[in-house]
Amino acid sequence: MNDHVHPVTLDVKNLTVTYNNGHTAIHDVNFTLRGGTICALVGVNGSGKSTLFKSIMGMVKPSKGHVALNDTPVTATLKQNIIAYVPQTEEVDWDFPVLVSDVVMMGRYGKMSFLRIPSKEDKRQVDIALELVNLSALKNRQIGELSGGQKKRVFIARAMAQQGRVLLLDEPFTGVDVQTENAIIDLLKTLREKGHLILVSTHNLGSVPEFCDQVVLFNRTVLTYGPTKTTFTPQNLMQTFGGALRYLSLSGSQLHDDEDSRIVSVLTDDERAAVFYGEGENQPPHDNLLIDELRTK
Ligand SMILES: Nc1ncnc2c1ncn2[C@@H]1O[C@H](COP(=O)(O)OP(=O)(O)OP(=O)(O)O)[C@@H](O)[C@H]1O
Repeated sequence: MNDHVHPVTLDVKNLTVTYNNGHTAIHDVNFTLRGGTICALVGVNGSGKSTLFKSIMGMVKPSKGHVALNDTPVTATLKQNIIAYVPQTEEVDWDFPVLVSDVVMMGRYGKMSFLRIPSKEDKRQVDIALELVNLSALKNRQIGELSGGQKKRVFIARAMAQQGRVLLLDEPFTGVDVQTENAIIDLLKTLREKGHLILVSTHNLGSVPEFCDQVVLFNRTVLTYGPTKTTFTPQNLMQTFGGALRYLSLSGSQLHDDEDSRIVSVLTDDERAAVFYGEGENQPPHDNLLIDELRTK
């Protein structure tokens, strides 16, 4: 875990996923990312981010296109355990009776024989991973007894123990406190320095410029992607979140949605005002109040 890794290139080409019920969740997705990068995957709920993660993992079969790691189809690399995945908390069955250390040990399965008897090294890596996310004290607790943020950290530890060169994190900051979020961000930055490729979906837009060097703006397909500086612009965000921002403009003096307020907090004052009032619309009575409220967020 302390060593630098040989960076990989992740290529997503014309990727389309149609579920068995006939619903096409994502279509014609194209992007390329290289090791030593943290890329944010940003889009509204239901835009297909989890589907994209699962197809990169090889868990969901594309109906068109493909995913490749260093020019090898991802399905052919699965046994090499190159990709580690931190799922959304909702996707996990928390009633399953298993200890925290057992969950983290699952990250080592790919390195064990079929009998799955952990070696000294496996146990050592589990301890290191738990230490990294500051959960050593809870290693013998049942996973279902942990708080939302702690559960998230267990899955990050599992990914660390796997020592994959590509790390996919599906909303790792949901339900975690600021301190934990900062700790996760620091960990990701360290992994980037070591050559890992990290793709992280997040609704916490305020922190994206702080730790992501690339951004993919997504709504069932890639709207745009590239360096954060040139891609994570108010204009592009408005295109990505148009409906949500519009909703705020009609919401009067009351904020309905924390997520939306975070989106707006990355805009400049003028852009914020434009979003709120809309063209040709009367200003709502509590406009200044609303904007002041947002400024303090
Ligand atoms: N197994 C499935 N079968 C059929 N449709 C699915 C399946 N999984 C997801 N979908 C649909 O595909 C679309 C994209 O879902 P997905 O979970 O990938 O989005 P998301 O961007 O991760 O959403 P969220 O941010 O809310 O988690 C949704 O309309 C969803 O209902």
